[in-house]
Amino acid sequence: MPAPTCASCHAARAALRRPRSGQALCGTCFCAAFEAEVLHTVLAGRLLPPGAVVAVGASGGKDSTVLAHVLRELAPRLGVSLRLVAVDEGIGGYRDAALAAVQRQAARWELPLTIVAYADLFGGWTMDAVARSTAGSGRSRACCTFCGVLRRRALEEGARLVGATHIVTGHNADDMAETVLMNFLRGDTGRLARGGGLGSPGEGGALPRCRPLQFASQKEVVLYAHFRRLDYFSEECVYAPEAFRGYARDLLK
Ligand SMILES: Nc1ncnc2c1ncn2[C@@H]1O[C@H](COP(=O)(O)OP(=O)(O)OP(=O)(O)O)[C@@H](O)[C@H]1O
Repeated sequence: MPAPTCASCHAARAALRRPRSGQALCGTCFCAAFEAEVLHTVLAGRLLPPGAVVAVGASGGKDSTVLAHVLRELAPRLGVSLRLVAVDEGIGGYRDAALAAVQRQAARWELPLTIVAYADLFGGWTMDAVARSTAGSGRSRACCTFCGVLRRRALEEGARLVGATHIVTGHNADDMAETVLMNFLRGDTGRLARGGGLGSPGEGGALPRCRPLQFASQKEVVLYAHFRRLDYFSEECVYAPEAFRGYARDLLK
């Protein structure tokens, strides 16, 4: 049976049925709708004012790759300028390959890239060194928690280094749902009460942060990357199997 006609342009053949709405769309109309929804998230939430210098947390993974690409498309309409900031956690056999993907993106999209390393910021400590020192201590499962705290700090330092006024990260709707479930399972009522917003306004002198993809499902992020033929790094961090987040993700699925 031939594919139906695209429900938006009524000209091309549909290439997908949108997970979000069930609409049959061609690749071009899907990507345009996806970008329009991110634009709406940014404008309706007043996340990035005109003139903002935006540091994109660039990990080389699908979410931040899609985020950087979409914001680059939207930048002239938003009146913002972009900088890529990548954090090198010092994870052998993982981060080097991911950083190579970020370097290719920066070159292709002509965006300035700055890399900040845990080793330089935290007295020589890398994530591999943290993992070695916690191995067998009962705290090894907490590796990802330590890393999350250090990365937040490193991203802030990197963003300040490039003169950014705002930080954006690629968290998508699935990430947000996992976080809610994790906080629920831990009984962390404080985080549950604080979560759910579009980001943080920059309390305590920190730069404002937001997540423009937080209403986009992981499936749609992957579809966007596919139709735009984006080059990204898709392997999981070597420490991820230990993380509590994986448990929440499995439950959610
Ligand atoms: N090493 C890094 N350097 C810069 N930003 C990072 C780094 N790691 C994560 N981030 C930022 O935090 C967001 C969430 O990262 P996390 O690893 O939790 O999720 P993810 O869903 O695998 O994201 P991605 O697909 O972009 O790697 C990323 O989208 C990115 O914006």
